[in-house]
Amino acid sequence: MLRWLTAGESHGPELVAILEGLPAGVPVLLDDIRSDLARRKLGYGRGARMKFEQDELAISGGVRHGLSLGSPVAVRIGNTEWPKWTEVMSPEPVDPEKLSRGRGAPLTRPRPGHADLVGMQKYGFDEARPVLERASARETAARVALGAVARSFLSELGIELVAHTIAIGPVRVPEGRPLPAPDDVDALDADPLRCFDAETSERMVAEVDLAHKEGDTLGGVVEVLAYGVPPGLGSHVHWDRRLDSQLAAALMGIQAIKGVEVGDGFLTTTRRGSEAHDELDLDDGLISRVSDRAGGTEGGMSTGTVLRVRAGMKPIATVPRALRTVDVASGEAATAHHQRSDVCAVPAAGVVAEAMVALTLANAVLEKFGGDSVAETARNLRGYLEAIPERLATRVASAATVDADA
Ligand SMILES: Cc1cc2nc3c(=O)[nH]c(=O)nc-3n(C[C@H](O)[C@H](O)[C@H](O)COP(=O)(O)O)c2cc1C
Ligand SMILES: C=C(O[C@@H]1CC(C(=O)O)=C[C@@H](OP(=O)(O)O)[C@H]1O)C(=O)O
Repeated sequence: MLRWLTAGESHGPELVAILEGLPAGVPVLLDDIRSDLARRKLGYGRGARMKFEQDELAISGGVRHGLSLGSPVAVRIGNTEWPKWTEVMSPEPVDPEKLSRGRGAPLTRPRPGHADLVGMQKYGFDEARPVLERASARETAARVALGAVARSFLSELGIELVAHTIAIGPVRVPEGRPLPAPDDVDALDADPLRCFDAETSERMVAEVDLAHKEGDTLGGVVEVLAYGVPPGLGSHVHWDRRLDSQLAAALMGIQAIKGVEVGDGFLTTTRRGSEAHDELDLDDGLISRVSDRAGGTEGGMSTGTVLRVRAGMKPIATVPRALRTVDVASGEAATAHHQRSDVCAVPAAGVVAEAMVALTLANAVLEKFGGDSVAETARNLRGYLEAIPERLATRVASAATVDADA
């Protein structure tokens, strides 16, 4: 079983993350993690902080000479903003007088759409700073770092992931457009919105510009694809063992994600049964599916076709044209606290979603195939696939087959 934890506040000294249960022998290179951290900062519409903050990455355990040891992998990501926040976020007591002005001033105008107000009620704070620091999506940098490690493990087993943007506000990639393959990551990263459809991307840029001009913000939809997933991850036997339920929880656990779809998701609900499922056929002696509407799971188990999940992100809640709120110090009507914010963070959310799917799949792989070394996991996976009788065999939709088709 793979377990992971993150700690750290948005303006604290650093984020820390631990991944426990990773087999030995997985390539873990700082440059690979850095590259994913850099991808998380991309995207047209992200705020000023993304331009000046560097993710200072260090590995504190679990890796030697570029390979995992089987012990917990520990990463640290320094917040380069920290020097400006040493007093406001000091772990040591600070003279309250010093915190009464500027950055340290109490945030008593909770922002609608954020954890601010309910966090104050629940944890007994009289201002929002102690809540928003942890609720902030800064924390997703730590998840992306662990996700990069999980992706490396999956890659050793022939499983490759890619995420792309499906919609920004009302602008959406038309149904039926080609799906990106893992090799398309560079092209996606080069696109302002990480969208695979150039014409739609241009319209998305215009939509972000318009929202920005009008002091507003946007949400959207991202899709994560996983190629090379073997059949049989997850299980139909119990609700929390279903792969689709695990993926949904992992994606819903990302800040601002308010909806998850597996495969064609809600679109499927509008179809007749005869048009909704993936019929089976014979292809070169192997069972194949004639369509891929289900998104690679049936009965809570991966089917071996391309895994396809979507996450819907709400518009950024710190709206520049500030929303109405109540100042909880004075009890008076007010406008919400606002310093700076992203106009749209959907492309970044795609990279986070990819990390969460990678962690979820890596856990499901280990649950099914075990292994204390990646070689052992690979051996177990091969043995399992070879043991599937010929009359039941299906083709696994690997990245290699997609590249060959392209
Ligand atoms: C990558 C990413 C970046 C985000 N950036 C911002 C931001 O700049 N401003 C903001 O108000 N919310 C931002 N959010 C969303 C908030 O963190 C989130 O809405 C808030 O913590 C409340 O959680 P909830 O939306 O899940 O209820 C971002 C989310 C993600 C995934
Ligand atoms: C710092 C990151 O994202 C932050 C997520 C975030 C929020 O409310 O979630 C609000 C903004 O923070 P700040 O108000 O300090 O500018 C984003 O910049 C990051 O992604 O690394």
